[in-house]
Amino acid sequence: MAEPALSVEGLSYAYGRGTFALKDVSLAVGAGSFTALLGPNGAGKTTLFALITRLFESPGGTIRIGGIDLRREPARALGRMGVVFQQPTLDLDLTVRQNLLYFAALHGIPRRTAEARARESLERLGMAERIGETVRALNGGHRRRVELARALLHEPALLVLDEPTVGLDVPARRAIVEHVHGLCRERGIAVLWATHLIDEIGEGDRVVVIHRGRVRAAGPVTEVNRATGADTLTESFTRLTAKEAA
Ligand SMILES: Nc1ncnc2c1ncn2[C@@H]1O[C@H](COP(=O)(O)OP(=O)(O)OP(=O)(O)O)[C@@H](O)[C@H]1O
Repeated sequence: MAEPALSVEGLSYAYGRGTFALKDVSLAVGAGSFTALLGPNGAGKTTLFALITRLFESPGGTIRIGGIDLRREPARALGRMGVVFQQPTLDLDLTVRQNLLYFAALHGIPRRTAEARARESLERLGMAERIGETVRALNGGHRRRVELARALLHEPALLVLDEPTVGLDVPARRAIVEHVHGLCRERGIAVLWATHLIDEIGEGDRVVVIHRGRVRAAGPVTEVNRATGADTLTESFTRLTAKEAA
C-alpha cells in the first residue's frame, strides 16, 4: 500500500506547564486525498500545524511526510510539503513575480523552471495578468491565491493549509475551496485543510474532528455521520464537540 502523504502518531503538546493543547493525536492523510481538520476555536489545529511544519519541536510522537520521518530528515520531509499559514506571509512591497521567484530560489529551483511554474500556477488561479503588480495592490482573496501558487512551486505531494479562508468574503472563499479541491482531484495532491467551517468540506472528503486537543472522529464524512448517528456533518460536529465530549 502507498505511504500516506502525512501520518501523525501519538503527538502531544503543552504550552509551558499549562494544559495540553494536543493530547495523543494520531491521524493520516492518504496520498491524493482531501482531508479536513475540523475543530472549533482553540481545538489545537494551529498547534498541530506548527508541529507538522516544524515551527515547534514535538517532545514525543512521530510525524512522517510521504514516509519520511520529520525529526530524522527534516529538510527532505519538509521539501515534500507546501504550506499556507493562517497569517499571510507575502512581502507586500514586492510584485507577485518577485514573491514567487524569491521563494523558488530558496528551494533551489532554477529560474526558468520557476518562471514557468509560477505562470502556470497563476494561470490556473486566474491571476496570470497580475504577475507584475505589487501584492499590496491585490485584494485579500487574490493575495491568498498568490500564497497558494507559491506553496505549489516546488511541486509538493502534500499541501497543508491552516484556515486559509479566514477574513475572505463568500465568493473569494468559495474560489479557494474549489481550487484546492480541484488540485486534489486533478493533480493528485494530498491536502490537509484546517477549518471550523463545515461548508468548506465536500461530501466525498475525509474529515478529522478535533476538539480540546483530541481527535474525536476520523474518516470519510459519510462514515463519521454513521458513527455518530447523525444525518449531516453539522449535526455530527455538534455532537462530537458538545460539553460531554470534553
Ligand atoms: N502561545 C500559546 N501559549 C499558550 N497557550 C496557547 C498558545 N497558543 C495556543 N494556545 C492554547 O492552545 C490551545 C489550542 O490552540 P490552537 O491555536 O492550536 O487552536 P486552533 O484550533 O488553531 O484555534 P483557532 O481556530 O482559534 O485558531 C488553546 O487552548 C489555546 O488557548
